[in-house]
Amino acid sequence: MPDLRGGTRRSKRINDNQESPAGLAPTARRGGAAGRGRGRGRRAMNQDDNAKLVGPSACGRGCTGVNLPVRQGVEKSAERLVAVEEEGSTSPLPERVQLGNSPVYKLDRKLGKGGFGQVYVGRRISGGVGCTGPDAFEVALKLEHRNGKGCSSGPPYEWQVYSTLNGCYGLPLVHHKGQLGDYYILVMDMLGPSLWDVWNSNNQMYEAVLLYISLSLF
Ligand SMILES: Nc1ncnc2c1ncn2[C@@H]1O[C@H](COP(=O)(O)OP(=O)(O)OP(=O)(O)O)[C@@H](O)[C@H]1O
Repeated sequence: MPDLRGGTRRSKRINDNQESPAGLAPTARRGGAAGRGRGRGRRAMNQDDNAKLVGPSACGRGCTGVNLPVRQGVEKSAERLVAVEEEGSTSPLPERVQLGNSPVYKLDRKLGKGGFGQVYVGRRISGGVGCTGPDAFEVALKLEHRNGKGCSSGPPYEWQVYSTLNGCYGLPLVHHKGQLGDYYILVMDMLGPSLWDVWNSNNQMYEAVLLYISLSLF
């Protein structure tokens, strides 16, 4: 979810000692940016579908407000964050994701990485219709390690934000959420390229902006 959280953009994950469940395997880091049309506007948090994950009390609509002090307190521990960064680099990602009664998604290319997690394309292994919605062929999977800085009190703090802002224009619809192995995972609509992506990939726009700036200055 773009620009909801400030601060560092490093992923802080640790490789804890718990055995990886079957179906988890090291996943190659892949680059790439979102390239599809964005499904913006409403979001629907399908909280009841995520049996293994989190109850409404943890991040559902019943939550009261956003617990900013918790996050800020965690972010102050710089040394701990560095350790998490280093240790987390080898933590295995699930090859396939299914949360509750969600479709089964195969982890595909990496879309990006934020301060609290990383986002991959999830491609349905069967079925799927359209680019957005709960039946979409591709979704965005945001993974946060359960020992990451955003999960010190359980499910990611960001889940509260998604629930609180549910329905706001510009946010992806969240269809499922839950825990798989060591990761808390959000299944949401794929967004299109950010302004930064467009800036970097579209020479015409780059030139147009330069021209605009030149005309404005002179
Ligand atoms: N639904 C999505 N569809 C497509 N790409 C996404 C989606 N969500 C995130 N991304 C990509 O993944 C990157 C990381 O997203 P993430 O939400 O983890 O962090 P952020 O919000 O950009 O930063 P931070 O969490 O540090 O504030 C984004 O910058 C964006 O490029």
